[in-house]
Amino acid sequence: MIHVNNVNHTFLIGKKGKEKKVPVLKGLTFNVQEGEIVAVVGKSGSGKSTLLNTIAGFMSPEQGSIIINGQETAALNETERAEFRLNNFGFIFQSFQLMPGLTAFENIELPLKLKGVSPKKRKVSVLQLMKKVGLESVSDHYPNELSGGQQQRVSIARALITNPPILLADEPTGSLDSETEQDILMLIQDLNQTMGVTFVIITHDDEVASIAHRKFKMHDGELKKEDMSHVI
Ligand SMILES: Nc1ncnc2c1ncn2[C@@H]1O[C@H](COP(=O)(O)OP(=O)(O)OP(=O)(O)O)[C@@H](O)[C@H]1O
Repeated sequence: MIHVNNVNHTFLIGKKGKEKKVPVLKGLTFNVQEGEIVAVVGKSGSGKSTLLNTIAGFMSPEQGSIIINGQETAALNETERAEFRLNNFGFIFQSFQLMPGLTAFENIELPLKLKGVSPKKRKVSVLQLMKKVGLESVSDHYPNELSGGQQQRVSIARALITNPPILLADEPTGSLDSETEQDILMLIQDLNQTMGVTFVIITHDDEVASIAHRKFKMHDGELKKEDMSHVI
Protein backbone atom coordinates (compact mmCIF):
# COMPACT_ATOMS: atom_id res chain seq x y z
CA MET A 1 0.00 0.00 0.00
CA ILE A 2 2.80 2.43 0.95
CA HIS A 3 6.25 1.66 -0.43
CA VAL A 4 9.11 3.91 0.63
CA ASN A 5 12.25 3.01 -1.34
CA ASN A 6 15.68 4.32 -0.42
CA VAL A 7 14.43 7.84 0.29
CA ASN A 8 17.01 10.54 1.00
CA HIS A 9 16.44 14.20 1.68
CA THR A 10 18.77 17.04 2.64
CA PHE A 11 17.72 20.54 3.71
CA LEU A 12 19.90 23.58 3.09
CA ILE A 13 19.88 25.68 6.25
CA GLY A 14 21.30 29.14 6.93
CA LYS A 15 22.25 32.34 5.11
CA LYS A 16 22.64 32.40 1.35
CA GLY A 17 26.19 31.54 0.36
CA LYS A 18 26.87 30.03 3.79
CA GLU A 19 24.24 27.31 3.73
CA LYS A 20 24.79 24.13 5.65
CA LYS A 21 23.59 20.80 4.32
CA VAL A 22 21.50 18.91 6.85
CA PRO A 23 20.62 15.35 5.81
CA VAL A 24 17.19 14.65 7.32
CA LEU A 25 16.13 11.40 5.66
CA LYS A 26 18.88 8.86 5.06
CA GLY A 27 18.14 5.86 2.87
CA LEU A 28 14.72 5.06 4.29
CA THR A 29 13.13 1.87 3.02
CA PHE A 30 9.95 0.38 4.43
CA ASN A 31 6.45 -0.74 3.46
CA VAL A 32 3.09 -0.28 5.11
CA GLN A 33 0.50 -2.98 4.38
CA GLU A 34 -3.20 -2.35 3.93
CA GLY A 35 -5.01 -2.44 7.29
CA GLU A 36 -1.92 -1.86 9.40
CA ILE A 37 -1.33 0.66 12.16
CA VAL A 38 2.29 1.79 11.94
CA ALA A 39 3.88 4.12 14.45
CA VAL A 40 6.94 6.23 13.70
CA VAL A 41 8.60 7.32 16.91
CA GLY A 42 11.69 9.40 17.54
CA LYS A 43 13.08 12.49 19.20
CA SER A 44 12.21 16.02 18.15
CA GLY A 45 14.13 16.90 14.99
CA SER A 46 14.74 13.28 13.98
CA GLY A 47 12.83 13.76 10.70
CA LYS A 48 9.37 12.30 11.48
CA SER A 49 7.33 15.19 10.06
CA THR A 50 9.55 15.38 6.99
CA LEU A 51 8.86 11.70 6.38
CA LEU A 52 5.10 12.24 6.74
CA ASN A 53 5.25 15.22 4.36
CA THR A 54 7.00 13.13 1.72
CA ILE A 55 4.50 10.26 2.08
CA ALA A 56 1.63 12.76 1.70
CA GLY A 57 3.31 14.31 -1.37
CA PHE A 58 3.58 17.77 0.21
CA MET A 59 7.27 17.56 -0.69
CA SER A 60 9.29 15.35 -3.00
CA PRO A 61 12.34 13.60 -1.63
CA GLU A 62 15.68 14.41 -3.28
CA GLN A 63 16.31 10.74 -3.99
CA GLY A 64 14.32 7.55 -3.87
CA SER A 65 10.68 6.82 -4.57
CA ILE A 66 7.40 6.70 -2.73
CA ILE A 67 4.69 4.54 -4.23
CA ILE A 68 1.16 4.75 -2.82
CA ASN A 69 -1.37 2.19 -4.05
CA GLY A 70 0.76 1.57 -7.13
CA GLN A 71 1.24 5.26 -7.97
CA GLU A 72 4.62 6.96 -7.75
CA THR A 73 3.63 10.37 -6.36
CA ALA A 74 6.67 12.20 -7.76
CA ALA A 75 5.41 11.38 -11.28
CA LEU A 76 2.27 13.50 -10.74
CA ASN A 77 2.02 17.26 -11.36
CA GLU A 78 0.78 19.60 -8.59
CA THR A 79 -2.91 19.37 -9.55
CA GLU A 80 -2.82 15.60 -9.96
CA ARG A 81 -0.99 15.28 -6.66
CA ALA A 82 -3.62 17.33 -4.81
CA GLU A 83 -6.35 15.17 -6.32
CA PHE A 84 -4.42 11.99 -5.46
CA ARG A 85 -3.95 13.22 -1.89
CA LEU A 86 -7.67 13.92 -1.55
CA ASN A 87 -8.58 10.41 -2.69
CA ASN A 88 -5.94 8.52 -0.71
CA PHE A 89 -5.22 10.36 2.54
CA GLY A 90 -6.96 11.82 5.53
CA PHE A 91 -5.00 13.91 8.01
CA ILE A 92 -5.18 14.21 11.78
CA PHE A 93 -3.18 16.83 13.65
CA GLN A 94 -2.29 17.46 17.27
CA SER A 95 -4.08 20.82 17.14
CA PHE A 96 -7.31 19.46 15.52
CA GLN A 97 -7.36 22.25 12.86
CA LEU A 98 -11.14 22.62 12.88
CA MET A 99 -12.96 25.59 11.31
CA PRO A 100 -14.06 27.70 14.31
CA GLY A 101 -17.10 29.17 12.53
CA LEU A 102 -18.57 25.77 11.61
CA THR A 103 -20.43 23.33 13.87
CA ALA A 104 -19.21 19.76 14.45
CA PHE A 105 -21.62 18.57 11.74
CA GLU A 106 -20.51 21.27 9.28
CA ASN A 107 -16.80 20.61 9.90
CA ILE A 108 -17.26 16.93 9.07
CA GLU A 109 -19.49 17.77 6.11
CA LEU A 110 -17.02 20.20 4.51
CA PRO A 111 -14.88 17.72 2.49
CA LEU A 112 -18.07 16.26 0.95
CA LYS A 113 -19.27 19.77 0.07
CA LEU A 114 -15.94 20.48 -1.63
CA LYS A 115 -16.34 17.22 -3.59
CA GLY A 116 -19.79 18.32 -4.80
CA VAL A 117 -21.81 15.63 -2.99
CA SER A 118 -25.54 16.46 -2.72
CA PRO A 119 -26.91 17.84 0.61
CA LYS A 120 -29.12 14.78 1.10
CA LYS A 121 -26.25 12.30 0.67
CA ARG A 122 -23.99 14.50 2.82
CA LYS A 123 -26.46 14.45 5.69
CA VAL A 124 -26.80 10.66 5.64
CA SER A 125 -23.01 10.11 5.53
CA VAL A 126 -22.19 12.68 8.22
CA LEU A 127 -24.86 11.46 10.65
CA GLN A 128 -23.74 7.85 10.17
CA LEU A 129 -20.10 8.68 10.84
CA MET A 130 -20.92 10.97 13.79
CA LYS A 131 -22.73 8.03 15.35
CA LYS A 132 -19.76 5.76 14.69
CA VAL A 133 -17.31 8.13 16.44
CA GLY A 134 -19.71 9.01 19.27
CA LEU A 135 -20.62 12.59 18.42
CA GLU A 136 -24.41 12.41 17.86
CA SER A 137 -25.21 14.56 20.88
CA VAL A 138 -22.89 17.45 19.96
CA SER A 139 -23.72 17.83 16.29
CA ASP A 140 -24.62 21.54 16.61
CA HIS A 141 -21.73 22.51 18.87
CA TYR A 142 -19.01 24.83 17.62
CA PRO A 143 -15.39 23.71 18.23
CA ASN A 144 -15.03 26.02 21.26
CA GLU A 145 -18.08 24.30 22.78
CA LEU A 146 -16.40 20.86 22.56
CA SER A 147 -13.87 19.12 24.80
CA GLY A 148 -10.42 18.32 23.40
CA GLY A 149 -11.39 14.68 22.91
CA GLN A 150 -14.60 15.64 21.11
CA GLN A 151 -12.69 18.06 18.88
CA GLN A 152 -10.27 15.28 17.94
CA ARG A 153 -13.24 12.98 17.18
CA VAL A 154 -14.60 15.67 14.85
CA SER A 155 -11.24 15.96 13.13
CA ILE A 156 -10.99 12.16 12.77
CA ALA A 157 -14.51 12.04 11.30
CA ARG A 158 -13.66 14.89 8.92
CA ALA A 159 -10.55 12.98 7.82
CA LEU A 160 -12.62 9.83 7.21
CA ILE A 161 -15.77 11.23 5.63
CA THR A 162 -14.48 10.81 2.06
CA ASN A 163 -13.38 7.21 2.81
CA PRO A 164 -9.64 7.59 2.20
CA PRO A 165 -7.80 4.28 2.68
CA ILE A 166 -4.94 5.85 4.68
CA LEU A 167 -4.96 8.21 7.67
CA LEU A 168 -1.75 10.10 8.44
CA ALA A 169 -1.66 11.31 12.02
CA ASP A 170 0.88 13.70 13.54
CA GLU A 171 0.83 13.43 17.36
CA PRO A 172 -2.95 12.80 17.38
CA THR A 173 -3.20 12.79 21.17
CA GLY A 174 -0.52 15.38 21.90
CA SER A 175 -3.05 17.92 23.23
CA LEU A 176 -5.13 15.49 25.29
CA ASP A 177 -5.05 14.29 28.90
CA SER A 178 -4.22 10.62 29.43
CA GLU A 179 -7.83 9.44 29.90
CA THR A 180 -9.01 11.19 26.74
CA GLU A 181 -5.92 9.87 24.96
CA GLN A 182 -7.05 6.31 25.77
CA ASP A 183 -10.52 7.05 24.30
CA ILE A 184 -9.02 8.35 21.07
CA LEU A 185 -6.60 5.41 20.82
CA MET A 186 -9.53 3.00 21.25
CA LEU A 187 -11.39 4.86 18.50
CA ILE A 188 -8.38 4.58 16.18
CA GLN A 189 -8.18 0.83 16.86
CA ASP A 190 -11.92 0.46 16.26
CA LEU A 191 -11.75 2.35 12.94
CA ASN A 192 -8.78 0.23 11.92
CA GLN A 193 -10.59 -3.02 12.74
CA THR A 194 -14.11 -2.23 11.54
CA MET A 195 -13.38 -0.02 8.52
CA GLY A 196 -9.95 -1.38 7.57
CA VAL A 197 -8.38 2.10 7.66
CA THR A 198 -4.57 2.05 7.50
CA PHE A 199 -2.89 4.42 9.96
CA VAL A 200 0.59 5.92 9.94
CA ILE A 201 1.03 7.69 13.25
CA ILE A 202 3.90 9.96 14.21
CA THR A 203 4.39 10.16 17.93
CA HIS A 204 6.87 10.40 20.76
CA ASP A 205 4.34 8.86 23.15
CA ASP A 206 4.79 5.19 24.07
CA GLU A 207 1.06 4.82 24.82
CA VAL A 208 0.22 5.80 21.25
CA ALA A 209 2.92 3.55 19.80
CA SER A 210 1.55 0.64 21.86
CA ILE A 211 -1.54 0.34 19.61
CA ALA A 212 0.60 -0.04 16.49
CA HIS A 213 1.10 -3.37 14.73
CA ARG A 214 4.61 -2.24 13.89
CA LYS A 215 6.80 0.50 15.24
CA PHE A 216 9.73 2.23 13.57
CA LYS A 217 12.19 4.47 15.33
CA MET A 218 13.63 7.50 13.56
CA HIS A 219 17.08 8.43 14.71
CA ASP A 220 19.04 11.14 12.92
CA GLY A 221 17.15 10.48 9.69
CA GLU A 222 17.51 6.71 9.83
CA LEU A 223 14.72 4.28 10.50
CA LYS A 224 14.99 1.17 12.66
CA LYS A 225 12.31 -1.43 13.18
CA GLU A 226 11.55 -1.81 16.87
CA ASP A 227 10.81 -5.05 18.61
CA MET A 228 7.03 -5.40 18.95
CA SER A 229 6.98 -8.79 20.59
CA HIS A 230 4.76 -7.39 23.39
CA VAL A 231 1.93 -6.83 20.89
CA ILE A 232 -0.37 -9.79 20.49
N1 LIG B 1 11.56 23.29 5.51
C1 LIG B 1 12.69 23.07 6.17
N2 LIG B 1 13.83 23.71 5.85
C2 LIG B 1 14.98 23.45 6.48
N3 LIG B 1 15.12 22.54 7.48
C3 LIG B 1 14.02 21.88 7.86
C4 LIG B 1 12.75 22.10 7.25
N4 LIG B 1 11.84 21.28 7.84
C5 LIG B 1 12.52 20.59 8.78
N5 LIG B 1 13.81 20.94 8.81
C6 LIG B 1 14.86 20.37 9.69
O1 LIG B 1 14.84 18.97 9.49
C7 LIG B 1 15.04 18.28 10.73
C8 LIG B 1 13.89 17.32 10.96
O2 LIG B 1 12.68 18.02 11.16
P1 LIG B 1 11.28 17.32 11.38
O3 LIG B 1 10.26 18.39 11.57
O4 LIG B 1 11.06 16.34 10.28
O5 LIG B 1 11.52 16.52 12.74
P2 LIG B 1 10.48 15.83 13.73
O6 LIG B 1 11.08 14.53 14.10
O7 LIG B 1 9.13 15.80 13.10
O8 LIG B 1 10.45 16.84 14.96
P3 LIG B 1 9.25 17.20 15.96
O9 LIG B 1 8.97 15.95 16.76
O10 LIG B 1 9.84 18.29 16.81
O11 LIG B 1 8.09 17.67 15.14
C9 LIG B 1 15.19 19.37 11.79
O12 LIG B 1 16.57 19.54 12.01
C10 LIG B 1 14.57 20.58 11.16
O13 LIG B 1 15.20 21.75 11.63
